[in-house]
Amino acid sequence: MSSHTRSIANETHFLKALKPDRLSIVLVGLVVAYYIALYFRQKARNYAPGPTPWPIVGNYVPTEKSWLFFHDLCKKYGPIVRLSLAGNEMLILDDLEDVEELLGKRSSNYSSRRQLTYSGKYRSIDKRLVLLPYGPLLKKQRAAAFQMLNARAVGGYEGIQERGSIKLVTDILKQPTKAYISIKWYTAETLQTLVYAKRFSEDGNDLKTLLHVLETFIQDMHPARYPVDNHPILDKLPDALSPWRAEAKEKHDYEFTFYRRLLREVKQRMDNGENLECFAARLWEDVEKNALDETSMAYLAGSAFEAGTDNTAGTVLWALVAILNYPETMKKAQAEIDRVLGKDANMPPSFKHFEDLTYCTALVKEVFRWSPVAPVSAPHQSLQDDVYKGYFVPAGTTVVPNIWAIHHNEKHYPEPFLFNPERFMPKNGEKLGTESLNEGHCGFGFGRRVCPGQYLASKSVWMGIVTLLWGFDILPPTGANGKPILPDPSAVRNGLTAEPDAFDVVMKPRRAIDVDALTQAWAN
Ligand code: HEM
Repeated sequence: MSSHTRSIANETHFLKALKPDRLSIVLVGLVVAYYIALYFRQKARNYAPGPTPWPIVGNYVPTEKSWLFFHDLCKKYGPIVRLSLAGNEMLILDDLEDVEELLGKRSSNYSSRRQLTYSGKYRSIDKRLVLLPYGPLLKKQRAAAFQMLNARAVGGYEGIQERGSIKLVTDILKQPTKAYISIKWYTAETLQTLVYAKRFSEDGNDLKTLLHVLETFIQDMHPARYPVDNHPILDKLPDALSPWRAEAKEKHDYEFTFYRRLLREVKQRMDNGENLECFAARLWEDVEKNALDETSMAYLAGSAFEAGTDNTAGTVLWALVAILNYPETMKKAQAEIDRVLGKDANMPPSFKHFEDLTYCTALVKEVFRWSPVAPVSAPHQSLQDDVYKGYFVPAGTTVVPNIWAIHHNEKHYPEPFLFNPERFMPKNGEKLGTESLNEGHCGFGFGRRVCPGQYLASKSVWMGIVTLLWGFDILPPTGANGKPILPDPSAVRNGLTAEPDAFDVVMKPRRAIDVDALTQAWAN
């Protein structure tokens, strides 16, 4: 017998000798040894404090209102908390100073994203800007987005935003019970005009498709939603045992078909001789300079469309929730609007009134602070090992800046749960420019991943809210007991972003509005 045959015989003998119970003991022993080794390795490194992870699965993280869960942990362990999701390191930051240091000053290390198998690899085939890791494709996509969305370029879109807000008023006048969909229409159509140079058709089919994409995407990108995102080994299982894979691919087919159609329509119109001023046209013109393939272009244009619609509409909806709970702020803003435009103004405010509507601007900024629509931003990921305040932060750590907690920190915002626009009123009566909308809060994220659409977004939010205040008294419905039914500011839709839960609102016209004249203005 050769030595090789002998060793196989020995192994077989050894395995036979292991009865199932002995095998279990060996396996358990290995797991215990692994965790003891892990424990000592981690002891040797000084990790940030946090709850002890469970074997294999690690710490629990809820998919609902995770910002409140994270903040509670920080109250217990301190402003920097370490969690482990099945071996994936997570650092929760509760304080602005730490976020500014890591995601701002050290942004060369903290600007990547965790690679999600479900929503990144299969659903977005690694092309969706918000999920891209730090690298060449991200830089190309951000550079192309910057061309369209930088503060100067955005100055040229004011007419589109103003026309959109006129339509918002007329839509609500025609269908006062459908304010929710009118607001979504307003933000999405502004984006669609900028990105694809087209408005929605009457049936709103493209809006419905977009909202359907968004509804599932904001849930899918939560890092705790799919087990495969924390146990990548599950991706090795065959399709028969991984029904989630087919589901993710189906979502990809649905959204990609939609985004590619919109992109190709623009190309078709350009080929037909139309001179189009929009982001997609710019992408086609600069196709060589940008070096982006058609799939990347479709996802990039689609990203601007989707990211802009949901967060912008969500913020306008939060303004309604705030106003319903704090009606005195509505009265003050309306008094300012009437003073600046005149009581009988028959057209809504435009950006030329911006500097004089200081209280309205303070109110909009307070909405961004009071209820950030992206309460945990989009988590960043580190590329290399780092040490911060003596804590070891290994490469690949997911860093979660808790924007909600920062915005509710008494140190920076006294009585933080109060909706109080006065906190943003300039002390010496100075006039504010539109860029001030993005200052004094961190609703648009941080460092090299800061929201590229922030200048456009804040102006759309301002325009939407100020127009609604000009046209309507925003009132709560009355319950059977004669008391007003107020929306609960803590009730949110499930997902990584936070839109208010459905609520009822009465939009009562506060002036005689000539719908025909407004419709005419919108159509031009
Ligand atoms: C009120 C509206 C909006 C809010 C509150 C908001 C907020 C945010 C936040 C917090 C992030 C993550 C930043 C980070 O990782 O540090 C983000 C990313 C992003 N936003 Fe916005 N956003 C808004 C509107 C828009 C608009 C209008 C557009 C496009 C036209 C847009 C495009 C994007 C894109 C493409 C990303 C991903 C950037 C990246 O991963 O590098 N957003 N936004």
